[in-house]
Amino acid sequence: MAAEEIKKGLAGVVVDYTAISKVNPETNSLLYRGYPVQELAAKCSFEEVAYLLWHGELPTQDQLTEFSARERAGRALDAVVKQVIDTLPTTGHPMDVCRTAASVLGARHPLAGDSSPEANLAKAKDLFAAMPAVVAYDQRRRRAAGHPIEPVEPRDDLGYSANFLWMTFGEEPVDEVVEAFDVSMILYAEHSFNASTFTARVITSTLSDLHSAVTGAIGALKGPLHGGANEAVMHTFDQIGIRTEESLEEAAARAKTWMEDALAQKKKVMGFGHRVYKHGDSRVPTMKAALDKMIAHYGRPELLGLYNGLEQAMDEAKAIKPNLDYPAGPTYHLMGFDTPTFTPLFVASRITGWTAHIMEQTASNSLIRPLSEYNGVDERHLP
Ligand SMILES: CC(=O)SCCNC(=O)CCNC(=O)[C@H](O)C(C)(C)COP(=O)(O)OP(=O)(O)OC[C@H]1O[C@@H](n2cnc3c(N)ncnc32)[C@H](O)[C@@H]1OP(=O)(O)O
Ligand SMILES: O=C([O-])CC(=O)C(=O)O
Repeated sequence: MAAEEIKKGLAGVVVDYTAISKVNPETNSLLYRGYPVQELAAKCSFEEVAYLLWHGELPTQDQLTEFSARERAGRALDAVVKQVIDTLPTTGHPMDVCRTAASVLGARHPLAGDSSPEANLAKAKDLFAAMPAVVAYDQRRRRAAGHPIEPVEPRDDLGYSANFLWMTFGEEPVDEVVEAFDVSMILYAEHSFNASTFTARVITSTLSDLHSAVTGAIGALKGPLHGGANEAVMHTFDQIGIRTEESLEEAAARAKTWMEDALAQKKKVMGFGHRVYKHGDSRVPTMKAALDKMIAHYGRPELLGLYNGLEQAMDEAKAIKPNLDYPAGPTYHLMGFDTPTFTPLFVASRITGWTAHIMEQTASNSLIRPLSEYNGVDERHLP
């Protein structure tokens, strides 16, 4: 087989249909179940978007009330999950904690062993409700530096995003911050056959269970070429140096120099580039607007300087545009999340898209098993 016939990384290969989202690099747009993601971010809550991804339609008021009550009832940290987390070293990555928690929740789910559409929907909704407590508690226990702590109990009077921030920081968040966080959750929720979703679909295609597929997807998301890039962006900012006393222009100039050096050394700079979008990520303008609001809210213009300087230098040198992880990283930093918690935030959101794809794959399954071209040693025999 000619080398050009081999689609390394499956680049450009269409492997199946999906009705969940449409990524269109030509028009630079992203639709969830037909709705532009920007409209959803402006007009809907993350709970409504999660419902849309699973059910194909936005909820009526009654459906939302019922779904919201279910989500609120499932928010507390599972006692066994807490015990398991407490045994895990804080030197490990929080994504390891997420992955382990998803696995434990699967093993303990009352419907474990049942992969009917009804059971899968119930499992998806339960995971969606449960994951914020895992992420929030893990950040808090790391900050407690080994001293035993109790999770912050969830609050029924708060929506998903406000409660997530409450459980993480133990303080009631202001509306502006809640809105920016909710926008990030909506934008991160779904993106067709990305690496982690495809992983979930491969696992599902063997008729394995939903939690196994989500656990595998978390592993795929962890890498810096995928979800791990939102953390890597903050490491870049840290490497350049965040100087709160600096003006926007001074910070931009230092960032530009840093990027020019990095590119001269042929480094890959995380937060830039995309397999599908070649003229910019459809979600970036909306996330950048949320970042701008947070920069104004917290009074941190120097971060905008670093952001602009890197973006400009990359554009001038290689015309490569930022992806969603680029504005999301500094947004989470401003909100007070520790850098290793950024990708777990992505997990909490993407659970919706992954599980929608798991259900879609189950409904129209075919074992995913591509071919390979052998290029090892010729046939040989033992003496
Ligand atoms: C939510 C998400 O998961 S979005 C993706 C998050 N990932 C990142 O931000 C990681 C950084 N980006 C990258 O590594 C890449 O852009 C990917 C993996 C996302 C997509 O890559 P691909 O489509 O496979 O393109 P590929 O990696 O082959 O890049 C094509 C060219 O652009 C360059 N390039 C692409 N991205 C970058 C980058 N971030 N920094 C520097 N150069 C880059 C490559 O070096 C390559 O150059 P060359 O042709 O001179 O060798
Ligand atoms: O689509 C991709 O390859 C990566 C991405 O942006 C996402 O998963 O949100």
